[in-house]
Amino acid sequence: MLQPRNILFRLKWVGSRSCSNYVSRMRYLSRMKQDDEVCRTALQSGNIFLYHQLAPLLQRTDIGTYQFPAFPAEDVKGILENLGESNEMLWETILINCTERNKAQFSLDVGSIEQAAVEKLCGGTFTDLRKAFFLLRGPEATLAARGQALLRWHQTNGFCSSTGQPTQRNQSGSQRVCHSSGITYYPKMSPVVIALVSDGKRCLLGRQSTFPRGMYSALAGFCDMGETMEETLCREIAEEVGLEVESIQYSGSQHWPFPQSSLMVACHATVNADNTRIRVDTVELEDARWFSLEEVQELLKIKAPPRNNKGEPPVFWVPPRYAIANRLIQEWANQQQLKS
Ligand SMILES: NC(=O)C1=CN([C@@H]2O[C@H](COP(=O)(O)OP(=O)(O)OC[C@H]3O[C@@H](n4cnc5c(N)ncnc54)[C@H](O)[C@@H]3O)[C@@H](O)[C@H]2O)C=CC1
Ligand SMILES: [Mg+2]
Repeated sequence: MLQPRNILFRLKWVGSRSCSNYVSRMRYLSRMKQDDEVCRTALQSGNIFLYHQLAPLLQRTDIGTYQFPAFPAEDVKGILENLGESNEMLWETILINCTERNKAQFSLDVGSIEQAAVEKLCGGTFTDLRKAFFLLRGPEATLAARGQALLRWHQTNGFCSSTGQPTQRNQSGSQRVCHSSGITYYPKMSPVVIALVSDGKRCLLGRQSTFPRGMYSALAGFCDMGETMEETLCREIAEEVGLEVESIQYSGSQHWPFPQSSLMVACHATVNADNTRIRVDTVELEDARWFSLEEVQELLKIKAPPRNNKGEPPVFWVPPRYAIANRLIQEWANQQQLKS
């Protein structure tokens, strides 16, 4: 296989942060992960995000927007007491982050309690995460996804795959241990590479048959064991559309909670302009095609899934802003515009 000739990594975003506070915050988080007692103390004055069977609780604000409310641990205690539940449930919280002011943030799934009763007490609605992603602002959506991913991991890793014995979590939820085999399990993510392929003038978008009607996206694929990110990218493009990648440019990454946790590594990839004939692997993709800058600009104007009436040809659209695919497509359009 042809190796990419030009692999350019650019770290574009490292976040805006006050350095000293950032360091102390990360060290505090690390202590909470390592020391159960530190975590228990932090929980007493921490904030808790609520989920019901992995759906985060959202509140509608006075101006019609949505927020992902954090409840002080004391309030959650009150809610549990009010509903006749034991306070012990508080210890099931999972540490997800801490605020700029070093307040620990946790997620808790109250799926064993009647949903409507919690919603009434909390003044919110448990909302499917995919829908929540449309309703929340960026940082809140990221937090909701992170909390859900950790809760899901704990719900599905209760047993050791070697001995079949139950595993025990630490207080923060950063790991589970099988005391019978001594194996420690850590929350798992699958690395995925997502690439927007260009021939210099057009970009290539594809769709899987399971995508919502009319949606086209950048091509993505899971890393095979032992592969580098670049190898995955070249292999996936070859497999899915029969093209050979010549150069790769790193763009950014994103934790993606659907259907299980993935770390999406996003790149721009270029193929030779003289060899652009697409040969779609129809097992993986339903369709793939080249789009011009003008077409892409039209796709980017569509902000929400369009009404695609049955019988009528579908309106094409691309993943929404929260998906890293959208960012790749936006970046490509901006670069092309600068060129023209
Ligand atoms: N955030 C974003 O902008 C986007 C995210 N994605 C995500 O990227 C991921 C990968 O894209 P696909 O084209 O579906 O991958 P893919 O091209 O590797 O095909 C999926 C198939 O790979 C196999 N596979 C190998 N390792 C796997 C693993 N660790 N987990 C699950 N399946 C594995 C399975 O047979 C599965 O059906 C999907 O989860 C999708 O949700 C895809 C497009 C946009
Ligand atoms: Mg794929």
